[in-house]
Amino acid sequence: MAYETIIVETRSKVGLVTLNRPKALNALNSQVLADLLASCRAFEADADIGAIVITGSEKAFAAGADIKEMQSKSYVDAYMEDFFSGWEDFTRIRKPIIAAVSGYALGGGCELAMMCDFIIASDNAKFGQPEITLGVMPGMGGSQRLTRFVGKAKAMDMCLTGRMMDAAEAERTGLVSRVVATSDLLEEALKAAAKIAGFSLPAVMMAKEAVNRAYETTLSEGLRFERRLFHSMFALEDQKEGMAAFTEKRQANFKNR
Ligand SMILES: CC(C)(O)CC(=O)SCCNC(=O)CCNC(=O)[C@H](O)C(C)(C)COP(=O)(O)OP(=O)(O)OC[C@H]1O[C@@H](n2cnc3c(N)ncnc32)[C@H](O)[C@@H]1OP(=O)(O)O
Repeated sequence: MAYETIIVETRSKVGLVTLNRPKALNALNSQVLADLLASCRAFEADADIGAIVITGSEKAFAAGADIKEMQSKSYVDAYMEDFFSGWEDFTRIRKPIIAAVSGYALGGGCELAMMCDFIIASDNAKFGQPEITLGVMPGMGGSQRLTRFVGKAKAMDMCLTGRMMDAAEAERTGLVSRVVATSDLLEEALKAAAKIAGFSLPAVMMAKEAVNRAYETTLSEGLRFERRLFHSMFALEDQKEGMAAFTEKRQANFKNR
């Protein structure tokens, strides 16, 4: 399939999506959303793919939603099309997704990174929710997800002042899982994705579902949900294989069954 705004590749069991609107610093317009969804859905349907990496350029992961596309919208336009609700579909991708972030991840760019399962950042990464400087506020989940990642004080600071957070602060506050040298970013993200893709896909997908449930429910319900999923894993051939491989001191050969 031909995509207008992204480059799609496969690297041994990993699907790689590179945002590719360099002149607009990868600003996220409706075509980017359509391309991103189509590519991730294709990876979801591809039994050979076990994880997905989304990245941008060295200068910008994405500098936000496309301001030029949205600036002339009216309230009725925004309300009737339920503007930005399409991004919720991206969060329904069940295979794991790593955001490999270099440069600016601002507004919708920061929000897209937070919709991924975890973020690996390069040491030049800058995160921010600068919508307030445009006379608006986050609209793709920033006020909710950023608050869950970094807590109320930092989220308020970022949403109300529009200031950017550098990679070190993002790692300290839990927004990103690791920071690597800019030159190593893609290699590190692909390595992490390949590691995940080497495990049992149903086990990986259930682990993703369980961690995500922690954001949506009480501790007791979450613990029950985790236990039930864990019980169901004893129906997997991969559980038998994984545990046999451990006791036989050999590498497991998972079949995703
Ligand atoms: C989803 C919501 C609701 O939460 C909202 C949003 O995401 S709103 C958007 C939030 N993002 C921003 O406000 C960041 C806007 N961009 C910038 O502040 C700067 O571009 C920068 C600090 C990231 C980089 O500055 P600089 O290096 O000086 O590059 P520029 O010359 O400004 O940009 C190059 C080129 O890209 C275009 N651009 C940048 N960001 C966007 C954007 N978000 N939407 C559309 N276009 C964008 C910029 O206009 C330049 O293009 P030309 O005008 O020269 O054609």
